Amino acid sequence: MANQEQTLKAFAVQLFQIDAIKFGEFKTKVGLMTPVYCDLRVIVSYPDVMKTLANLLEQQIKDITNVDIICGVPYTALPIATAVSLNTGLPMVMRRKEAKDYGTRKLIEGVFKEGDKCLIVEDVVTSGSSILETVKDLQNEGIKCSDAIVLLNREQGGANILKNNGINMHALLTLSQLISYLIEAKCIDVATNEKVKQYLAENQVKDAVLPAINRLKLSYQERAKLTKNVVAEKLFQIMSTKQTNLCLAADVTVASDLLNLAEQVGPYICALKTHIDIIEDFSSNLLSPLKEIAHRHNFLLFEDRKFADIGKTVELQFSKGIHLISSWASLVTAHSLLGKGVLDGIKAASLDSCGVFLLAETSAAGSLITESYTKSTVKLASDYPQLVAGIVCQNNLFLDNPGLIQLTPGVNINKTSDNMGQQYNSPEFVVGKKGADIAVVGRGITEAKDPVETAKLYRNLLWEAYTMRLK
Ligand SMILES: O=c1ccn([C@@H]2O[C@H](COP(=O)(O)O)[C@@H](O)[C@H]2O)c(=O)[nH]1
Repeated sequence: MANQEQTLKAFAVQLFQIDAIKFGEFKTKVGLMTPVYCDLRVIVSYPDVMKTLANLLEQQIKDITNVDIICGVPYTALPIATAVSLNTGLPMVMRRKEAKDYGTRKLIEGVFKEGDKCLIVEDVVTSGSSILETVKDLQNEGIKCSDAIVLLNREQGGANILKNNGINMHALLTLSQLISYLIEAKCIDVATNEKVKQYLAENQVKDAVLPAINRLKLSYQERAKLTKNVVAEKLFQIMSTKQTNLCLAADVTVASDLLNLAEQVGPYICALKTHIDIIEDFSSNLLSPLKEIAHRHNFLLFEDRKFADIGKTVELQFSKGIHLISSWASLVTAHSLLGKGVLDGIKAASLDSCGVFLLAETSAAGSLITESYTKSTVKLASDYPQLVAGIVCQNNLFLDNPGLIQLTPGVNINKTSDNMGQQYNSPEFVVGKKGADIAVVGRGITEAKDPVETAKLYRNLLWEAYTMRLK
């Protein structure tokens, strides 16, 4: 132990000698002045210092149990993590700061499996936000993170912030400890220590500022892991596997036409949206073949019922009557007009699980929906993450919530409106400019000369718009 402390003291002096730690007046990234500056990027140029660091961190890791893999916070800690991996034999994974725009778009490179426990390696911690960004990407891959080893804790609140986010920080050195070693070695004087102490007291960080998530830059595959609604997760997976973000509005009035359409267009869609009450010859005999086709072609059945009543009535409308919606539709739409009751009603009648799309805006000209109604609807959706799959809207209303799906109707490549107030936009516009994750196309396909070829065309245009937006 005494030996370990001697090594640590010598290491602190080495850091000072190679200018990895400097004292004076420095401007930080955000323009504030600091009396102490840590630049551990220089370490890579000193293999002996790197070796000592790897040995010291190896000792530290011995106290942390069940580690499967390690991951350095990009970029400064990447070589440190590599050295630790070589020393300990623990396999390493690497986090990309940005996904590549070709190939797999993976953010975590290397070999790992879901449930692996990952130890984070970092050089210096101020607020802990860089560690939390790395943790977030690892957790999105199903990797567990509960510990981080760091070279230097600047003692500005990072340890607490990390603790509040479920991460135990194990620091080789605190700034005070480092300073006391440097005073002992006569590298700096007591006055410098006083300045640093005052700076630390006046510059405590309360919250780590994490960069806002932009759902438009995340793939459907990545977002499948971020949604709390199981149907939305399935929908994201279907979209990703079938490479389609097309939902067909199958607004036909004869049961056999509905089945034919579902059979023919099924391979190109992620969901088939129905208005089951417009089927003139409806009988419950329609439901089994419809479900079978949906299963075979891997798309979801989506009843656009637009529920809008008190909870108890919605519960009955969803599960009773001749249409028995809850028995076959995994997705339904609802208005938020009557508040949370509508969601409670759907929840009460959900057999297995259900995904609700709340209507926050419409494609209809002259809609009475106001901006504040739209906002309150999005808020209601985020209060029910396990039930709400997404929002029906025309604009990008929830950039920072990647778990919710934006469903946009009113898409047509040949028309800009119909004669009853419906308004249309192009696939490129709704996905590329307005944030739609899924576009609903009805008559653009059902009234086309060749609905199957037209569905393929819409599917390709919509998918292309989605892949372009990821770039
Ligand atoms: O704001 C909304 C909400 C729902 N819809 C539904 O989408 C389809 C659109 O059909 P088209 O033939 O492509 O016009 C239809 O089922 C509507 O009920 C919508 O259009 N706008």
